[in-house]
Amino acid sequence: MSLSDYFAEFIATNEMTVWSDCDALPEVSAVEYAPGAMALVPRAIEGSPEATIISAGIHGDETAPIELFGELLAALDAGQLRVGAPTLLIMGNRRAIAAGRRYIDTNLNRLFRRETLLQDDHRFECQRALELMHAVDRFMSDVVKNNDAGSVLHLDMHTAIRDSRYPRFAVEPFSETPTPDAVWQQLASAGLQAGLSQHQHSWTFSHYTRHYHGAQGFTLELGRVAPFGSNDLEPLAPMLDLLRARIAGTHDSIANQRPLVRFVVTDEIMRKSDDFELCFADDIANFTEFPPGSCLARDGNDGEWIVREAPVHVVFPNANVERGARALLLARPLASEYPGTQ
Ligand SMILES: O=C(O)CCC(=O)N[C@@H](CCC(=O)O)C(=O)O
Ligand SMILES: [Zn+2]
Repeated sequence: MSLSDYFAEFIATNEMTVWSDCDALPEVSAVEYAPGAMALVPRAIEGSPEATIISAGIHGDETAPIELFGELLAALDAGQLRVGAPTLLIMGNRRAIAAGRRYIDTNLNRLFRRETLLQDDHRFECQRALELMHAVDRFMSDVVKNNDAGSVLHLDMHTAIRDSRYPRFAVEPFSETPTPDAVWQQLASAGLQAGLSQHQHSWTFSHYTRHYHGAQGFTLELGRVAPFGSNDLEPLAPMLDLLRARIAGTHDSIANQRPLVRFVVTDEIMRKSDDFELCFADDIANFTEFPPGSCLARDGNDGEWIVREAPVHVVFPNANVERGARALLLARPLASEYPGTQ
């Protein structure tokens, strides 16, 4: 069975496949850790190549990452891309992808918290989060033998609901340990234009790999949500190059030529009540700046949110989130960007 057929079958059925071997990849041991979570490990590893976790489709309507993922599978199946480093390929929310929706029962990308996620919560995404956490745990325990956990890169690929002043940007989950410059440089070389650092735990998938495993987890926003077949993959060519290089274990050779602008989250506004609205037009771009005195949101519980002393940039505004969920992030430019990126 080819990898492309495997993931197509997973989306269609959600079955655990009896996966003996992949004809197209004789030099690779392919192990299915969960439905739609396939680890590829070269049978003969030279040195300690850095491992990578590549995930797409955590939100089912974010199709460009799923198309990029498909390009990787096709290249692997055709023998045009060789696996030179341990790689975990994950397709996220099968039912939401099939339905063309962000999620079925609840937002999968808020559930990756060991301490609170319950085995007997039968909402679709809760069960899927458990499977994905288990798959990552197994991959980390298998590959960490040969890798320093801090060198494992997790790229969780998404697209944003709205336009952005920086169409491609990375969200760095909160962590006590700063991301090494070399990792930011890899992201910059992949065409990422901005980096947004979270100020607190957010329990997303990329936060899971960072918080519980010490990996370099990132959520990547790769343009804007569009239906399958309507994505312009051209601006994502450098991203595809990075993914290919990580799988091949050759990413060191990527030269950084592009700038990456850094922001830090300073606050988040939650939707506390049903009576919640944003004070600005629905179609503003991510990273739009609001001066002091601007109204950002009105909530039946919390009242009005007004910008205080310094301007803020708003990211991911969405008045239609579930009650108790994040409705927007407020960010400020980071004073010191890493050297050589501006
Ligand atoms: O455009 C939007 O409003 C949402 C796009 C998206 O799915 N973003 C991720 C970001 C995760 C993070 O904060 O690391 C999400 O909301 O899950
Ligand atoms: Zn998303």
